[in-house]
Amino acid sequence: MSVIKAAIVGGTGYTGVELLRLLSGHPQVEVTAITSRAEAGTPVAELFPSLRGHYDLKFTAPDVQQLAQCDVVFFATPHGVAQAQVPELVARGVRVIDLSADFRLQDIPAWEQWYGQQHACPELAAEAVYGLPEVNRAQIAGAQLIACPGCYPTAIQLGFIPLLEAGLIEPSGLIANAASGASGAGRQGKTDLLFAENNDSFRAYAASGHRHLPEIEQGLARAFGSEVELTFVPHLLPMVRGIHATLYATLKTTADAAGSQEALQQLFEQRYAAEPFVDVMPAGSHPQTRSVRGTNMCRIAVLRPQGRDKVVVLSVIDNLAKGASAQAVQNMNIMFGLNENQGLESPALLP
Ligand SMILES: NC(=O)C1=CN([C@@H]2O[C@H](COP(=O)(O)OP(=O)(O)OC[C@H]3O[C@@H](n4cnc5c(N)ncnc54)[C@H](OP(=O)(O)O)[C@@H]3O)[C@@H](O)[C@H]2O)C=CC1
Ligand SMILES: CC(=O)N[C@@H](CCC(=O)OP(=O)(O)O)C(=O)O
Repeated sequence: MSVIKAAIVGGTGYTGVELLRLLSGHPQVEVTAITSRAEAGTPVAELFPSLRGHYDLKFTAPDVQQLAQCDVVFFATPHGVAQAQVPELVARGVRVIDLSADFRLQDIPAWEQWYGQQHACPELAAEAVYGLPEVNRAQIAGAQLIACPGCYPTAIQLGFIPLLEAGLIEPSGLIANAASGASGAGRQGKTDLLFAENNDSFRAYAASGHRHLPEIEQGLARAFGSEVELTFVPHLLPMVRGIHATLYATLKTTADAAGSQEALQQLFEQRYAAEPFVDVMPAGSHPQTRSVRGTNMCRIAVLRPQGRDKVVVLSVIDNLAKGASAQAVQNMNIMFGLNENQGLESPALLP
């Protein structure tokens, strides 16, 4: 197969530079355009010395004509940007992988309410495929437009899905406590993300409603077959990368033996047996974010403390990798019929 020409819109952000890092090791992809309005004209390797020797490109201002010359365009831009440019690219036959939330929700009024703006192309949102390979692999393979899941939604959905698909837990009263490293908020300077404001401290935020809630509930409802109700409280951890989600659900009284610790372990192992990027840890494990740093892996443990009626799932990912850019590359591999693992095989960086 000939080399895939890729463009990245929003190449100076954290997910953009993570895409550059991952694609530099991908044998079948050549990045031919990378955009930034603020850094147009600056060599990529000057802004990111970690990429010296890997890229000979300069940032350019976004230009749809240039993007349309590529086989695939990644949007690593804030919400609202992709939807202005995607219709023309799709009309010209270019494949698009959007890391923002523009095409994630099927319910457009809900999208407009949570994101505080009017949607520019609801008809394309209806056509977009939600890029969670563990659920939608077949549709991803035939898609022209992928809506990459958000970071919290990836960790939380992968943890709850086996239980909901099996009908073992009550669909209401689901709880997700999740903590993210600060890179989840992007590279733009914000006072409440300064080192001095966060280091040696831990806090929740958006406890009364985070925009990932409708996305997570949409995915969980698909897994269950009807509505679910989730309480989701995100937290900010003073680290750079990683999400740790602790999930709680109540077993149905009808679950019986299917809800035993051994049966739950088996359920998760079977559900993800064929998945290259979900690792169900041995019973009793406590997965750590550092075990997935820089990788496309989601590590999961499931437990039933004291044999009571609650199931607890621990799910960890790297927000910039399985939570964004590496999952975007996994989607690209599936879309182009490549080996799904290509460019994504390195283990985590320790310590
Ligand atoms: N950080 C994370 O962990 C995750 C992020 N995401 C999503 O991915 C997207 C990118 O996130 P992240 O990398 O953190 O963001 P950053 O804020 O770090 O970077 C944003 C990038 O977009 C460019 N940009 C901003 N506005 C525009 C515009 N109007 N037109 C074209 N380019 C623009 C910026 O460059 P310039 O302004 O110079 O053009 C910059 O390169 C967001 O939608 C985010 O929600 C998804 C999952 C996880
Ligand atoms: C720590 C932190 O601030 N995290 C971000 C995660 C957002 C993200 O990246 O998700 P989207 O792709 O949906 O924007 C937040 O809570 O807004």
